[in-house]
Amino acid sequence: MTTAIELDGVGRSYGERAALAGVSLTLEAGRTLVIFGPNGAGKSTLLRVLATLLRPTAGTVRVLGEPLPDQAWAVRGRIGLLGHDPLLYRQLSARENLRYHARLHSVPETRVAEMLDAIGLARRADEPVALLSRGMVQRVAVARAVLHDPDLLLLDEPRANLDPAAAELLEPLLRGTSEGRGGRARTRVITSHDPAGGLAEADVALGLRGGRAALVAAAADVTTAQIGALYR
Ligand SMILES: Nc1ncnc2c1ncn2[C@@H]1O[C@H](COP(=O)(O)OP(=O)(O)OP(=O)(O)O)[C@@H](O)[C@H]1O
Repeated sequence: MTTAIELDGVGRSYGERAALAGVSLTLEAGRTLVIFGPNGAGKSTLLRVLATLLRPTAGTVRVLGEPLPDQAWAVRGRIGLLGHDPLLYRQLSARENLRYHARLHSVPETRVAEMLDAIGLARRADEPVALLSRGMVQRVAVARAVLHDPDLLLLDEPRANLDPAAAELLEPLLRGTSEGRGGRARTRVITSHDPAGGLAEADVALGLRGGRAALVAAAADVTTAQIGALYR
């Protein structure tokens, strides 16, 4: 089995403030890692490091077999990021945003219409994103993150702003099982504030507190009470 993510003593500081410190873990390809932790614990910072958007200030990071930041260019196209910021052009429509992204990644344009159907937004696809509701924007952001069928999908609270029907509709996109990808395993990293739901969909759990790894364990061995303790 190949290793998708290897972190060894990873830290990231903003001036004096250590947003991440001494985080080490290994995640095999095709597995899902869930990251828990209170506001400011460093979850988004870690996702941004994995996405090659932020350089670590300590430790070593390997993503999809490549060391970061040196080989960031080699893996960027194989990573999908759904962050707090939807990473969409607000003056462009959902269709235009997805077309632009498709071109960047050399994805056939037919995939854009498929994705608009998959997120239930075909009818509103030609309005500027600025006119869509938060949940609709989140749907487009999910479509953008998975459009190029990334090997590593990074999801920062992916179900934020989604109503239950939308969450169900988007579930196959967020899961991206290997069956749907010709057997190629997709590795996922998900941040969550929902202990039961997060543990249920993950193989490995990371609990961050003050930027440090307070918990790294197989998700099956972790209790919701242990996750709850991170927040006290
Ligand atoms: N650009 C920045 N400059 C300075 N400090 C930052 C910056 N980005 C994040 N931080 C700080 O780093 C720490 C970790 O922030 P981060 O956004 O990673 O937390 P988080 O766990 O994702 O929080 P939340 O649950 O609120 O999204 C916080 O103290 C935050 O204020």
